Amino acid sequence: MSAAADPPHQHAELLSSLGSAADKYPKPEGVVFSYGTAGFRTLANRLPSVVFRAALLAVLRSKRLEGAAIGIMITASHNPEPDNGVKLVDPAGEMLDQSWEAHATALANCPSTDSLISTFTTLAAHLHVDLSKPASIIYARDTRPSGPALIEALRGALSVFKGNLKVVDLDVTTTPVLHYVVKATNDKSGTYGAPTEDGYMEKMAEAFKVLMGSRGPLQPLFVDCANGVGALGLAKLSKHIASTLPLTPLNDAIGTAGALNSQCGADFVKTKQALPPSIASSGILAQDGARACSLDGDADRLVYYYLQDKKKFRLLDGDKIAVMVAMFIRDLLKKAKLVEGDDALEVGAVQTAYANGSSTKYLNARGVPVRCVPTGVKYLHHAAQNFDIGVYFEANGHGTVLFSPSTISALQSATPHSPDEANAIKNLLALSNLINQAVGDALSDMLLVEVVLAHRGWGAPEWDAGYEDLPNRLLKVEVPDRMMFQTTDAERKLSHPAGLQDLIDDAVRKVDMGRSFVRPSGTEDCVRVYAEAKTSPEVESLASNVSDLVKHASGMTSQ
Ligand SMILES: CC(=O)N[C@H]1[C@@H](OP(=O)(O)O)O[C@H](CO)[C@@H](O)[C@@H]1O
Ligand SMILES: [Mg+2]
Repeated sequence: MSAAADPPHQHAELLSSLGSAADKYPKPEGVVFSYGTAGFRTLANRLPSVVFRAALLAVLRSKRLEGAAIGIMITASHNPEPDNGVKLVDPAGEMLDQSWEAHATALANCPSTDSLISTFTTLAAHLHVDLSKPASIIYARDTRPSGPALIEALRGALSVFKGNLKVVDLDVTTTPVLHYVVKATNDKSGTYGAPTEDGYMEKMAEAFKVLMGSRGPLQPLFVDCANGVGALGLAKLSKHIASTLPLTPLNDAIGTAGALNSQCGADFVKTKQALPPSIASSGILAQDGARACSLDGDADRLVYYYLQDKKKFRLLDGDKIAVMVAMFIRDLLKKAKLVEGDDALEVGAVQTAYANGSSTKYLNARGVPVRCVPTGVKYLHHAAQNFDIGVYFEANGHGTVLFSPSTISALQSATPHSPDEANAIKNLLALSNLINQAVGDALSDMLLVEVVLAHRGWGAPEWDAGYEDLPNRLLKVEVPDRMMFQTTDAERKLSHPAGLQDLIDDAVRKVDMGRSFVRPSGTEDCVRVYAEAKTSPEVESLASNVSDLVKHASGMTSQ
C-alpha cells in the first residue's frame, strides 16, 4: 500500500503534533470562509485558524508536487487596515490551481481539531500526497499590524512538519516579490533570475536601463504608496534607477495607525476618480508636465493620473496602460518584422467586463484581438497565456504582459536584417525581463509605462489622448445574500435571480451607449454594480436604477 493511501497510524506522530498545534487556533464560530477571488480575506481577528489551515494545504501541495516551492502571502491588498488575508502561490508564481481552492475552503471550515485532522488525512489520501515527501514553503506579509500574529499561526502549522520542510521567510515585502521569488526558486534552468528580492530589483533595473538607452533623466515621478509596503519596494528600486527616473514617494507613512489605503492608493483613486486629498492639497500636480501614480496596499496595482490644464483630474487606469502597452509592443513587432509570415507573433489583450468600452473599441479597431474573462487575475493570466504576447490588465490597474516560452525562443533566435530590427528585438527581450511574468507588479508596470512614454516622447496628456473613457460608475450594494446573484457570459449577464437581467437590460436601453452588469464580489460581502453611458448624468441614473433593481430583488425594498 502506498504511503498516500496508508491509514493514519503511519503518520501518527505528525497527526498528533498537528492536533496540539491546531488547538491553539480554533475556528471562530458562526463564520463561513471561502477561498475567493484573491484567497481568504476578512477581518484579521477572524483569520488565525484560516492561515494555519492554508499553510497546511500549502505543505500538502508542495509534497504533491515533488517538493516544489509554494508561496503563502499574508495581505488584504487594498482593503481597509483591520482586514487581512491569505493566498497561496503555485510553483510557476501563479495563483493557486483552481481545483485546490475547494480544498482550502474545506480545511478552513472544519469546526473542530478532530474534523480538521480527518479532513487533512482524507485530502492527503484523495490527492495522492505522500506525507513523507519533502516540502518547501516561501512566505511573506505586507505591513498590516495584524500581520505578525498571523505569521505566528502560519509558523505554528509549518512547525508540525519538522525537518522535512524547507522554509524561506521573506518577511515584509510586496505580493509580486513573493510571486517572483517562488517562480525563480522553482526555475530549474536558473535563467529567470536570482530568487531574492534583491535579485528581482536588479533584474528589473538592468532591463529598464537597456530599454531606456540614452534617454533620460526623466522628470521626477510622484508615487503614492498607499502608506503600505510599496514604499519599501520603491525605496529599494529607487537606488538602482534614480539617475534615470527620479522617484518621489508620497503617502509612505508605514506604521501610522489607520493610514494604510486610507484616502490614498490605487483603489481610492480608481473608485473615487479623484486625487488623494493629500496630493490635491499639496499642489504638486500643478507643476509643468507633472504626473503621478498610485500603488495599492500590497503593490500589485498601479494607476496614473495628472491634472489637465493644471486643473482637471484625469485618470490613466489599467485600461489605458493595457492599450498603450499593447500598441507599443505591436509597433516593436512591426519594426522587428515579426507581424507577417511564418514567424509572425501576435499580441493580444485580455480584459474583464469592468474594462471601459472605449478601450475595447480602440483595440478592436486596430486589429488587436481582445478576450473578455471573469474578474480575478487567475482568469486573465490563463487567457493571456494563449497569445504569443498577452497583455492583461484589470481596469483597476492590476496586470502584466506575458511572453510565451516559444515567443522568447523565437526572439532569441531571430536573425535581424538591419540595426532597427536588431534594436526592436533587443527591446522586446528586455521587456520580457522588465515585466513580471508571474503576476502584475505595480513597480514593474510603472517602469514599463515610463519606458513607453520615453520611447514615444509623450507626457501624460499625449498618452491620455488615445481615446476618451466613457463615463462610468462602480457601486457596492450590501445585500443579505450576495450568492443569490449568479452570472454567466464572463460575468456580463445574470442568470439568477430569474428575470432580473431583463429588467437590467430595460434600464440599459434607456440611456445612450449604456452598459451595466451586476456580480457578487469575491473579496467583500457585497454585490458590485457597474455602469457606463455616453454622459455622466446618464451613467449616474443607470447605476442608481440598477442598484435599486438589485435591492428590490434582494427583498430590501418593496417596489
Ligand atoms: C471590480 C474590481 O476591481 N474587483 C477586484 C476585486 O474583486 P471582487 O471580486 O470584485 O471583490 O478584488 C480582486 C482582487 O484584488 C480584483 O482582482 C478585482 O478586480
Ligand atoms: Mg493588491
